[in-house]
Amino acid sequence: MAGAITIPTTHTLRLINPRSHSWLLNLRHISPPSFSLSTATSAASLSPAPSTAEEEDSDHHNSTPSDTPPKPSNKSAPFYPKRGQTLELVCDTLAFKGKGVCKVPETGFVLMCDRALPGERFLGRVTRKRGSYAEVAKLKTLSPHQDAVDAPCEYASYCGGCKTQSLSYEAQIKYKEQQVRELMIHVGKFSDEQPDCLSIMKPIVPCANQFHYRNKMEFSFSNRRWIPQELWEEEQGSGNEYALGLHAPGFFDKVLNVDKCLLQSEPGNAVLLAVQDCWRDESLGLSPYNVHSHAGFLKHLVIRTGRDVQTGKPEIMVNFVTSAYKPELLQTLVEKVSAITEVASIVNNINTSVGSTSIGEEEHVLYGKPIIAEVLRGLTFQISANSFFQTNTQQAEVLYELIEDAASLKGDGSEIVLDLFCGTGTIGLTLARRAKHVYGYEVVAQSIADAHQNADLNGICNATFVQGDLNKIDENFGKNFPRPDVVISDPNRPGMHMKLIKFLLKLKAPRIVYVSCNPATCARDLDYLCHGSVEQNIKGCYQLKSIQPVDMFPHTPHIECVCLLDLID
Ligand SMILES: C[S@@+](CC[C@H](N)C(=O)[O-])C[C@H]1O[C@@H](n2cnc3c(N)ncnc32)[C@H](O)[C@@H]1O
Repeated sequence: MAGAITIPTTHTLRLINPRSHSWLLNLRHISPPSFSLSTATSAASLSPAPSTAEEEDSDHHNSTPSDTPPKPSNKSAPFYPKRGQTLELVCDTLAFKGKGVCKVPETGFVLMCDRALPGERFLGRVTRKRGSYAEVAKLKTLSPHQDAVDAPCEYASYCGGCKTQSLSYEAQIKYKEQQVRELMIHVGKFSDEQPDCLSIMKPIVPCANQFHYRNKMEFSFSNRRWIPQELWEEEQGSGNEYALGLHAPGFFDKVLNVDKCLLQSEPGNAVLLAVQDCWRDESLGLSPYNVHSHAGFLKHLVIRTGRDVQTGKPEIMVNFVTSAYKPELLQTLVEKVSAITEVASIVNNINTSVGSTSIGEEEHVLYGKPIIAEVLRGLTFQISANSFFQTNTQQAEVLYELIEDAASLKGDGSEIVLDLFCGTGTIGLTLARRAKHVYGYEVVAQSIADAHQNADLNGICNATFVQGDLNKIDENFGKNFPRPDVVISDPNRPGMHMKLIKFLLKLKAPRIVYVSCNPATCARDLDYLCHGSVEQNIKGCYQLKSIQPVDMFPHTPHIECVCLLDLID
């Protein structure tokens, strides 16, 4: 039968329900880690393989959304729904990237829909066919999802930031936990029939603060304001084309104007409002950057919240990212923003590139100090405009405690820690207090400089941080540090490169703590480390001892995991 689901014979897992998990089979085709950063497996490439010309049949190829959705067609039910077809669907569960998983009632064919929530009945139009599933755009909710709550944010139904705000928090974390479990079974090939499976999969750690938890928000200025369809009538003729806010989902050039974001701190919102109140004033001569013509001055407003280490009170850094250095143009904004008590630093990053990054080629301090600080696990960290720092400080405390527990250093100062993807050294430095020496590796030079500074600031002398690309290691890697007792690996979303996996399998450190912000690539890498791979010519030598999901970002699809691996003797 066309589209029948088959399980690869090398696959030892028990299939829970082939129909409801067919999208997961695509994740088995995650390409092995690639050989350069630019082509490294990204979150996007984790999605099932791009559709072939055959699958992307030409029917409705150029169909555009119409105002009134066509009636659902329930005639014959071919296995593959057609592109442009409208279907009545019920969302079963949430999958990676927070997409709702639904099935064509007659055939069980799997459809993925952004913003569909479990239990919700809705009309959806098929927008794209993929290998063994299709994507659907939600047209209209027919009956709401179970566990529905009123989203407190006025932008929640169309802002790209929070996709699940109208789902109760208990339900959000339940689905996150479920996703990790399914990825570990289907991609990682860890059988759910193992007697000790329940003790390996720990219940997700919820986030105590479900709002105001982000310590960094990046807003963009734009000359193209995005108005969601439901507000078209209301906003018609308002004549206001400028926006400061968050990118509209799927548009690099359109921005949803926001006056408040419930994920950032209250003082952060005071800054946003102060800027919103005056930046459009024509007498100031300010213009938003136009990503098409590359004209315009204001690019981004980045607001970071840290802490005054003396008083424990919040302190704010405001970063205006502009296309040129013209401090006189920013004078009024600086006056308004610096009047907010918590603002301790205002900097101006000059970014002359045509790209959308907020990192400047030069930085000028316009008010106060050039850095702010934050305290994590009793250590003080300096935060500059462009340095990496965990974006949810309170939950990072919880995460780092879990990492420390998993590393379980003896505390007698005899052990060596290798901190891979160390960023500004935060994990390594928290472990250094109980270790003999920490060796950290990281690709971003500025982060390494910050790590050294953070070590000095906290009087830590037993940590060495080295800049290097862990995707490009050669046979010399490992010669500059002793064999570690514990490896911490905290890669970004693409996960670990095959060269690094091979290195770790050869290194045979007694313990690996794998910290991941992408459970799909995490499951793939754990599979390599534990089960090996005939294709990659590697033999696994680790046993998975525990997987601890942590919710760092409520209302978003992101899931963090701390996984503990022990060397098999
Ligand atoms: C998820 S962050 C973890 C940072 C740090 N462990 C922490 O908790 O703050 C991942 C880090 O990996 C770094 N990174 C990404 N690709 C890398 C590569 N190919 N080689 C070395 N470091 C890399 C990023 O710059 C980033 O600092």
